Amino acid sequence: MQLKELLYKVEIETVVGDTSVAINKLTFDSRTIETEDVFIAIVGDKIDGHKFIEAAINKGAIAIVCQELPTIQVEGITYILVKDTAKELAILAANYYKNPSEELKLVGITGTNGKTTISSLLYQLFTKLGYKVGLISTVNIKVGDEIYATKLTTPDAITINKYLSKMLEAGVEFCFMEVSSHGIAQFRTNGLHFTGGVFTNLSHDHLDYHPTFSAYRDVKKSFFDQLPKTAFALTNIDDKNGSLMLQNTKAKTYTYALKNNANYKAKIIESSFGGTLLRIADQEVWVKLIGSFNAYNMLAIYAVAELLGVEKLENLKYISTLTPVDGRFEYFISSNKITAIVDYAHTPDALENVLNTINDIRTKNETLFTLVGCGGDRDTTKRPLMAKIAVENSTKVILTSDNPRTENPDKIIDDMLTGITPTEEQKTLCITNRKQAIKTAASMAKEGDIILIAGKGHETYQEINGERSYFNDMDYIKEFLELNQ
Ligand SMILES: CC(=O)N[C@H]1[C@@H](OP(=O)(O)OP(=O)(O)OC[C@H]2O[C@@H](n3ccc(=O)[nH]c3=O)[C@H](O)[C@@H]2O)O[C@H](CO)[C@@H](O)[C@@H]1O[C@H](C)C(=O)N[C@@H](C)C(=O)N[C@H](CCC(=O)O)C(=O)O
Ligand SMILES: Nc1ncnc2c1ncn2[C@@H]1O[C@H](COP(=O)(O)OP(=O)(O)OP(=O)(O)O)[C@@H](O)[C@H]1O
Ligand SMILES: N[C@H](CCC[C@H](N)C(=O)O)C(=O)O
Ligand SMILES: [Mg+2]
Repeated sequence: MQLKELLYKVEIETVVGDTSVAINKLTFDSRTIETEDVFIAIVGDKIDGHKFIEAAINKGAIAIVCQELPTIQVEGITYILVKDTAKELAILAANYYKNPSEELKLVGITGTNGKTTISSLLYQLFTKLGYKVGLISTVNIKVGDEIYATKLTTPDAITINKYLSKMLEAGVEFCFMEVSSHGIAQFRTNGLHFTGGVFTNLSHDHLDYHPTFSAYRDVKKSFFDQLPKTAFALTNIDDKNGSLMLQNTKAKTYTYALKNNANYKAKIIESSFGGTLLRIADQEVWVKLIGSFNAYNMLAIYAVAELLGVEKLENLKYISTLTPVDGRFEYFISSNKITAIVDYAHTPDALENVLNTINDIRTKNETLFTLVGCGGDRDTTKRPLMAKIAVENSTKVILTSDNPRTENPDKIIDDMLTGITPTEEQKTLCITNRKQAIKTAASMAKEGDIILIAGKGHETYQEINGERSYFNDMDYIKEFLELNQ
């Protein structure tokens, strides 16, 4: 491939050198440069990638895409000056992989909570309907039934386009992908051709990264502003920011709701630990997921499937067979009838929803233990809020660690404690070691009690001081509950 083939639709300010040169691959990381690569210098959060231009050339880069031309330019190297390298990276990546998003039906799901649930269940639904399907999610990336590990919810633009291209080669027709606020802000999804976009809800999260809540909201909205007019834009109109998301979109707009008037409506008829009976489109349908937040998720899934052409009865038939996603209200009942629930609730809103769901279903004679922590190097303002929600909605609380990363785990727990009163502290234990905390909950619980372990869901690691070691909430609680028999 020649460099000039990459430049279609790229907003170029200046070109220095030859664009007819052959190129190998694209990279924004100088450490991965090979001969004839194109290096894109990104101004990062911590480091300015422009510092590595010289290193990239020394390792064999043939072309440099930058926001600032280096003072000394090397003979034989082509320099492409653009205004914003992060933004153009996505266009270069799409060109490199021959714009795979234009050949697929790509649906992006955004919002604070529910993205993994909706995208993974849409993957399940369309697979059951007989299609070859792709998925880009927090848990993993799937190309048909091949599974790939991932570290981010929305990967960088090169990775996204690489997998979309793999999907095309494998005959995938539909791809469902999570679109995180970091992904939008860093232009990881720029230049992708979406068939549809879904907004789930907006609540407190990532205020470490976005300067204000309205900045966070506007980033989410910009995803809908960029949808083409051929796309559908589906929003949860019960969320107070639901209508705002669609204010300036060119796409065809649709709404879903449990409370307000909407194009797609659902009603909860009955709920238990076994599932929920819903009324969707005037039909009753039994689903295996529980909680009103999951009623929203199921309704969004139904609506997306209909907007993609799935017939109503077939849609409902398969929706009733969908099984919960790993670590999202996953539960285990021990032989002495203690229920342990592992859930990925790592925001105040998600924690409150999960606890409300449990409290709506349980009899209240039992003890409800909630074990929760907050991530290090992440939004600190959610810490007191999550502790407060835990104590207000549980009988006993154990505050513990959840990926302290580079922070002192005891300091994180201290931050959480500022959210609760001295009286509430009496029903709270602080056990920094999460495995020990799980063991303690298991040993304190009696027949009929419920233990909620929140925050890590499907994660199989605990990150301490930048090192990840094996950790699995569900495995440990099963082990400790069965040991106590
Ligand atoms: C805060 C954040 O999102 N950071 C992302 C960002 O890194 P950065 O801007 O900090 O990069 P940097 O370290 O300053 O480096 C700047 C540039 O210099 C380059 N570099 C650096 C060193 C070197 O020797 N050579 C070199 O070329 C780097 O490759 C980079 O291009 O760009 C990187 C490349 O795409 C990402 O891997 C990285 O994600 C980090 C690891 C991360 O943890 N991100 C999380 C917060 C995230 O994105 N989460 C969202 C949201 C999840 C949710 O909704 O809950 C997600 O989508 O996963
Ligand atoms: N529609 C919803 N509204 C509110 N809370 C939800 C909803 N769906 C799921 N949750 C709660 O949020 C948690 C995370 O759900 P999910 O993984 O689907 O969200 P996400 O948007 O993918 O999160 P992330 O930003 O980490 O990728 C669940 O474990 C559950 O507690
Ligand atoms: N995508 C989120 C996940 C948080 C999960 C929680 N277990 C934590 O580590 O804080 C993030 O990286 O902020
Ligand atoms: Mg997710």
